[in-house]
Amino acid sequence: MTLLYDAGVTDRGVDVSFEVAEGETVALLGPNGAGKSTVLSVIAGLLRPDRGEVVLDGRALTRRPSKGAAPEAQVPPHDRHVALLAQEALLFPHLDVRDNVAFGPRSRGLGREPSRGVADRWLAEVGARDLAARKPGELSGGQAQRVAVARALAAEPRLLLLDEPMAALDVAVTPALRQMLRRVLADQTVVLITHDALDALLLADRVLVLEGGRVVEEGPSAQVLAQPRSAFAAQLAGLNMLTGIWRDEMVVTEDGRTLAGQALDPVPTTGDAVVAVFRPHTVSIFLEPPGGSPRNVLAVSVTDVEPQAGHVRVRAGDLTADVTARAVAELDLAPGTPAYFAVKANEVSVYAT
Ligand SMILES: Nc1ncnc2c1ncn2[C@@H]1O[C@H](COP(=O)(O)OP(=O)(O)OP(=O)(O)O)[C@@H](O)[C@H]1O
Repeated sequence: MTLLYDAGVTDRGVDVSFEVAEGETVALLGPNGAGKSTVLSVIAGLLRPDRGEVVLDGRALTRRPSKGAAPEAQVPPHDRHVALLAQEALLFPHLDVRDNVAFGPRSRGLGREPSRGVADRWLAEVGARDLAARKPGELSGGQAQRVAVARALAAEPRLLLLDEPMAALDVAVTPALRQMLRRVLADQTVVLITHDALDALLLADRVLVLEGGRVVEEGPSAQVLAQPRSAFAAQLAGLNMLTGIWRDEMVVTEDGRTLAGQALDPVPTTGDAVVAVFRPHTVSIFLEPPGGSPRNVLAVSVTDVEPQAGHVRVRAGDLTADVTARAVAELDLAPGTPAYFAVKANEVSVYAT
């Protein structure tokens, strides 16, 4: 086990324990104040717990005294082999992009030119090679976050901590950034905080749901989000997930429905088992099949109409749409109403299972 976390911070009421295996990405989900940032701060060494220990690769990063236990430890943040990536990129403003990324290797004692070589490799990896000579002030938010990812990974951390890495960004750039993270995080050991079910599903192997400073649910991402047991996961999830086979650049489900979508890395090949996933609020509902723009159209029968905060959740078998109360009234939707759920192909992510 790479990371063993078993610690409590009394005045925040946060006490959890979990493990992260080598190469695994674990997402921490939970409502505001659940304790996600507290856990990340303890791992990063920014906060000292009152109880317990954090062990990375067998080395105690933090250990509080307890009867009969090993001696106390508190390794300083810079010596933990842990990199923390926050919502804001926090690059050094006076260094260009290449030297920002070369900072980690330089600090490890590598010479200037080899460090820049390492930086260029990581910049290429995150799709930011052409930004090498720019100053951070000349980057968009999405570009800066790519560079921040390269900088964190160039330092070769044993553990990467991501605190809502896409929360501060324009929604237009998040799909490309998510795709990049999915690629570069594949072989890293990662703890990721997110409020987004899609990020948890596409980036994490496993999720831990925290509520009130405790772990209330834990399991493989797809399982927790498809069959949530905690109230929070249920509210968050509601993601549409259709399993099928990849054929002619389309997902074909067992019952013959077809969906076009954006295939994520590693791109599936014909015959692969795949999952198509899309958010309920990207679904529009029609009473007649809509024409015009290229959309996936699924014939359904409404099974449930459930008012929620700010919208109405309309279920139709295994599919969910979040629409306005006005739309529900105009379409006169009720259990049993035959309808069409439409979703644009660029809202559908497809990945191989
Ligand atoms: N700097 C602080 N000083 C004292 N208490 C804090 C501090 N930051 C957070 N808390 C408290 O600790 C508890 C856990 O908060 P934490 O920030 O870890 O939750 P979170 O899950 O990260 O929430 P969010 O999603 O809002 O970031 C909450 O009760 C919160 O009020």
